[in-house]
Amino acid sequence: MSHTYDYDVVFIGAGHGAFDGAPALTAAGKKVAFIEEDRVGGTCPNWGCNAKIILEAPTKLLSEIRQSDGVIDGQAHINWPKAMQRKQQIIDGFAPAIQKGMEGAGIHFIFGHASFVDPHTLTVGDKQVTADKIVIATGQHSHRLDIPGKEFLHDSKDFLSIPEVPAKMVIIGAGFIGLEAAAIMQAAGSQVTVILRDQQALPAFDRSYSDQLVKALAQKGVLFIKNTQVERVEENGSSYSVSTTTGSFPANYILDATGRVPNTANLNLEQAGIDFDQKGIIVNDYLQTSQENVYATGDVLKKEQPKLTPTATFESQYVVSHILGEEKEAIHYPAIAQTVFTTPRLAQAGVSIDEAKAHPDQYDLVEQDVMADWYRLVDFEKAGQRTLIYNKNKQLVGVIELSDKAEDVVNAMLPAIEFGYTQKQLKRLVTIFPSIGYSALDNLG
Ligand SMILES: Cc1cc2nc3c(=O)[nH]c(=O)nc-3n(C[C@H](O)[C@H](O)[C@H](O)COP(=O)(O)OP(=O)(O)OC[C@H]3O[C@@H](n4cnc5c(N)ncnc54)[C@H](O)[C@@H]3O)c2cc1C
Ligand SMILES: NC(=O)c1ccc[n+]([C@@H]2O[C@H](COP(=O)([O-])OP(=O)(O)OC[C@H]3O[C@@H](n4cnc5c(N)ncnc54)[C@H](O)[C@@H]3O)[C@@H](O)[C@H]2O)c1
Repeated sequence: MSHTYDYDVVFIGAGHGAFDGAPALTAAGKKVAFIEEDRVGGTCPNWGCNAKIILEAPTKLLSEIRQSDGVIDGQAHINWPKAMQRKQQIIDGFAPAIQKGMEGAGIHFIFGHASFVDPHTLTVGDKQVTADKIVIATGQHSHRLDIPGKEFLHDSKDFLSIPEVPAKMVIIGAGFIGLEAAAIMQAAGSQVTVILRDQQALPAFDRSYSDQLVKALAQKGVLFIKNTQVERVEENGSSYSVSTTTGSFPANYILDATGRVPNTANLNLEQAGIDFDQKGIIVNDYLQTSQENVYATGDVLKKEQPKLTPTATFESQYVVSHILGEEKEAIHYPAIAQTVFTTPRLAQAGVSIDEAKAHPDQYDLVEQDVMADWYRLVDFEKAGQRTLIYNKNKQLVGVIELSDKAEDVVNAMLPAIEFGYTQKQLKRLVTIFPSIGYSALDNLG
């Protein structure tokens, strides 16, 4: 270590953008600290992926029971307070476990809000911390609509601790968070209305597939109001009225799910000469900011790739390898799989349908009815569709699927996409039968 600094590497933020890579630094003899102003672990374990999937699990189970054509009979329903208590019990363990693991790896924790003095110096409260390299891994926070009555709106963090099932819920925004929340609360017994400012939900996915997901959720009872701007919210005794360009909607709970904003404010980035814009911190191909000793990882980055936990993990590990000199090449992102955890799920990876259709000389599309596979009957699935995208060498380069098991299918197909498996190589995979992995790969042969 250079003796002029307190640390070799300091991470601002203790989420996946930090903790997945950092232990390799201390293992290589570097002195490392995390500065965290809230809960260790950041969004994903505390108020993101993990919290969400624990609350979603009972809704998936309920859906299977309801689809079982009476094989499982009787009235099942979700006991929401118990579901919430269970979620909290599991979540409570994550932050201490991550902190213990990091401290065990020799990483120091400094609690408080970090901001830059210069590219090597941070303030945390009344302390100054210096480092040879700094990694900004500050993530994002919820965008909040600026409308009259905005104080009655809740964000995803509030929602993931919602104490009871509201009789009527209005969700503004039909992205990942809006649709996942809609699916959970509809299954839990709420009458859910989702307000879209335009026509399409989930712009990150192919339009025909996102439309099918909206249709599937609508069939379960979610009301979708399209091409509508929310104008204001008023309190009406113990409930609310959401006024929009297409009328008013009553609600007992309103979720503002209009996107997420990178945490770049209050970091004093201008003073340190670090460039950013409203989409995040600007980096080069090595994830270095305009100050080359300062890197950025995870959701706070301005990037084309989806802002997801595994992307943050990949970047955290890349930056650490670059700092250690083990990785000298520019970051080369793999195919990134993503899913919307509704029932049914919508999942995809690799080349998109739009891209494939734009280059018919390079790609072929194959449509598949998921229900053509008998195995889908086992867990009472009723419908599903998949599109496979092949290059002209008959190698899989992309997939999108809408079904109850779409995330497992896409994960199973991901190695074929990433490593360009040939038909001959695929035939050497002797997988477990019957299983979703078998089915997924069998469909490629
Ligand atoms: C409701 C929800 C559900 C999600 N579900 C999924 C999912 O199912 N799958 C998936 O892959 N992704 C999901 N995501 C996205 C995922 O949570 C993020 O991609 C991931 O957490 C990004 O990690 P990160 O380390 O970049 O940021 P974060 O996890 O947000 O961590 C940033 C940390 O920095 C701290 N911090 C910020 N500023 C400062 C400062 N100045 N000083 C000190 N500390 C600071 C914050 O307190 C925070 O702990 C979800 C997100 C949300 C909101
Ligand atoms: N399953 C997952 O992996 C998962 C789950 C949740 C969140 N995430 C991550 O978190 C990110 C944020 O999720 P999100 O749902 O908040 O964002 P999003 O970008 O997916 O969706 C935001 C939605 O709000 C709408 N919107 C934006 N401004 C609006 C306005 N003024 N009025 C009405 N509607 C408006 C957009 O049209 C869009 O439909 C995701 O992009 C994803 O990276 C991932």
